[in-house]
Amino acid sequence: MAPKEYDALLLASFGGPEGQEDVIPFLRNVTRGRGIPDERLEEVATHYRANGGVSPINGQNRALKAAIEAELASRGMDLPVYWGNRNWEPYVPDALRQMHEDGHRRILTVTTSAYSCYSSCRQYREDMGMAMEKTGLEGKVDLDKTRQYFNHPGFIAPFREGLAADLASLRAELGEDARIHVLFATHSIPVSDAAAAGPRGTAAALREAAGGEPGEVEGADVYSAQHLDVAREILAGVPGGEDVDWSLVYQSRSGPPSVPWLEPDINDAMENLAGPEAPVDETGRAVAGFVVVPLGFVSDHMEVVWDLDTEAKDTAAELGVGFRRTPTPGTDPRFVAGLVDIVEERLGRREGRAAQGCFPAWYDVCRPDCCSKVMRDGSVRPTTSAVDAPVRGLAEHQAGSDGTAADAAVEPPQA
Ligand SMILES: CC1=C(CCC(=O)O)c2cc3nc(cc4[nH]c(cc5[nH]c(cc1n2)c(C)c5CCC(=O)O)c(CCC(=O)O)c4C)C(CCC(=O)O)=C3C
Ligand SMILES: [Fe+2]
Repeated sequence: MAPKEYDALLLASFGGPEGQEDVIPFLRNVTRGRGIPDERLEEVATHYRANGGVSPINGQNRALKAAIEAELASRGMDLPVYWGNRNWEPYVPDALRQMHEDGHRRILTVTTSAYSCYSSCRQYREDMGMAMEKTGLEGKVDLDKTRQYFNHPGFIAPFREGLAADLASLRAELGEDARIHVLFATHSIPVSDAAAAGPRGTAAALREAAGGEPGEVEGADVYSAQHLDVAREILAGVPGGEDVDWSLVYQSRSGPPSVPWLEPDINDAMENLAGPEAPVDETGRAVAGFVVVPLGFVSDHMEVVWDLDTEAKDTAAELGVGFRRTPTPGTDPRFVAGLVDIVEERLGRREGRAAQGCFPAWYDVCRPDCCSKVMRDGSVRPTTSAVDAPVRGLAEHQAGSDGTAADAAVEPPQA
């Protein structure tokens, strides 16, 4: 995409409750119109209740915002950072209104979500599109979004370091010859969301290459293929990583049981790998410990501290095996610098677009039908930051275009 003189950044995230009285209203916001059973909401509420009704995610986003501000300042970049969430205060429309009031017109959004799927790509663009409509700022500000950064070296490096450290510490505990299995954990999503992840056409190509259907064969969809590739990239940077047993597993499933989601669930996988029925390897060793790498997540929020540090850890204890959970990128300086590098790319101040693994740097502007989803009531929500986004920004407005694909200046991802 042609460089633009962005004048402010919007850090967009999921949001979370700040006290007991926020928990249920927050969960209603998250699940509005999505058929999550009440029992599941009650269960998830207990995770927040146990933590005083407070999600760790808001504190982590305040810290990330401060770290991005510091990195921008250290590079002499004068770009104020605002913060807006999908599901809790401060909400995206309020942040957008404030940015406009403060005189900003060309806004670049950075999200706390690394991969391609409805929840982590399009839903953020919907938040932005709906905020443009709600605030009446369509045609008055540009609201663009940075590329998905799953394969950026700044995202991968902290996982490599964490895995190397946890492998070493688990080996020290269990012995050098102990059999350790690495579980790369990400959020499960409906199989239909996985099948629609990424731009139109990419999924079909991956399905063909993988020789199967999404949900049946790993890598037959953009979401799992991106995760598998990042897992390999993490391992490639870890001493002895090429000899380690590993698998990609899924967590935090919700939705009605009748709807298929990506599997295996992390706890089932642990049971299968280290339970009484589990096969021993060629030297007769059973799995003695797990290192869990939460490669699907940016910070140690509730999905990490509950589903991994509480539930998966309990599963390991029941199985009588060792357990480590590596840190997420959080405010790791390499991650923060990587995000600011991506911002500099969009300002046209950087040569090249860093990416590692088999995928090129992802699209600055989403391609047609990217991470598409038809709502349960049959509606399709407005989005920004895509060639086929119906919500027009300042640039399209000034150019007198109708904001359709033919008018948008887009380039394919470049390696
Ligand atoms: C792919 C993905 C990410 C990773 C990418 C990213 O980070 O964006 C993610 C992150 C998060 N998910 C979070 C929390 C929740 N997700 C839910 C529900 C869902 N997530 C989904 C997907 C994802 N979710 C889906 C397909 C659903 C069901 C349908 C729906 O409702 O969209 C529900 C409802 C109850 C339940 O769990 O069933 C909650 C409470 C929090 C906040 C944690 C905190 O507070 O610290 C975070 C960061
Ligand atoms: Fe979620």
